[in-house]
Amino acid sequence: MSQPASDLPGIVITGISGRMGQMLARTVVESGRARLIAGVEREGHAWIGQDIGTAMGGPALGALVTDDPVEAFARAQGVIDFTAPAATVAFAGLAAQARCVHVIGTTGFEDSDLAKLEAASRHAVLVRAGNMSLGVNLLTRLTRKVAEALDEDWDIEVVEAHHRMKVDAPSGTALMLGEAAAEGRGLPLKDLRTPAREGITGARERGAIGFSAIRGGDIVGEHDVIFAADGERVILRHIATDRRVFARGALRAVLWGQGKKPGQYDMIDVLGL
Ligand SMILES: NC(=O)C1=CN([C@@H]2O[C@H](COP(=O)(O)OP(=O)(O)OC[C@H]3O[C@@H](n4cnc5c(N)ncnc54)[C@H](O)[C@@H]3O)[C@@H](O)[C@H]2O)C=CC1
Ligand SMILES: O=C(O)C1=N[C@H](C(=O)O)C[C@H](O)C1
Repeated sequence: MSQPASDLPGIVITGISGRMGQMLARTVVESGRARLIAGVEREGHAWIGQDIGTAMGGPALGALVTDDPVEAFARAQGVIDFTAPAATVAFAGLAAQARCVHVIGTTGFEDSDLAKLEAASRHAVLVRAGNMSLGVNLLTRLTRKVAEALDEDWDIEVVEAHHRMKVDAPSGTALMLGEAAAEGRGLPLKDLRTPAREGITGARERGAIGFSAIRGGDIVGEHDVIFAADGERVILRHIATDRRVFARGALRAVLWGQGKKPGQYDMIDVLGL
């Protein structure tokens, strides 16, 4: 891997040592369409001060890992952020001050976090999606269409599976798919979502949308939207086998966002779906 010396957009990756952080670093550098200028990690992290490339076990890239996002963002045109909700909310304020395009892949936000992201997006471009892959974003479109076409005789369930290290449930993708199904039914997801089931739950409520989560091994990300009626079932499925699909989407988003008006966008906007 080597970096082009040019006027390509400078990108900072937060959570650089993470599963997605490392995949994003490779994707940005290999693309030749952007320059990786810094990686951000938590204070005290073992990678701070090291070259990103050597910290990842490869050749040097001429970009360092830092715990100072303010200084790094000041030199950047874009920030790609797959970290954790509290970190992302803080980065959103800093990215907006630096007028960087902030691409957010982080999942697991509370409503109060989302309000803070919305506030940051008044000053800068923010692109956020619980899943950045082309396949899942296409699946949200299909899910909405199928939910529109099938009436409440068809029960909707979203089932997701992820690796053992995932900390949030349901996944961001499952919620995107649930929202798409609810849109198809003409109501907000909060009105249709069934709480996680355990014990004597009673029979299923007509029109409800249910969620189930499996955690194990190294599963990258699998999602089924099940439409179940008496005597038949329709299942829409996406299987990710490589995190590169998320990183490619994030790179596309940060390039797409350059020069756009401040505001909050998603991958449907980026991909034009
Ligand atoms: N939208 C999408 O397409 C995708 C979203 N994700 C989401 O991205 C997030 C990260 O996933 P992974 O990479 O698997 O997790 P990970 O745990 O491997 O990486 C997270 C990284 O963020 C760093 N971090 C946490 N707080 C920080 C802070 N305050 N400052 C700097 N760095 C900080 C951690 O040290 C770690 O290196 C999760 O919320 C996950 O659900 C993951 C894959 C695809
Ligand atoms: O944590 C992960 O790994 C993933 N998180 C995202 C989610 O919550 O949906 C996207 C992808 O499924 C992988």
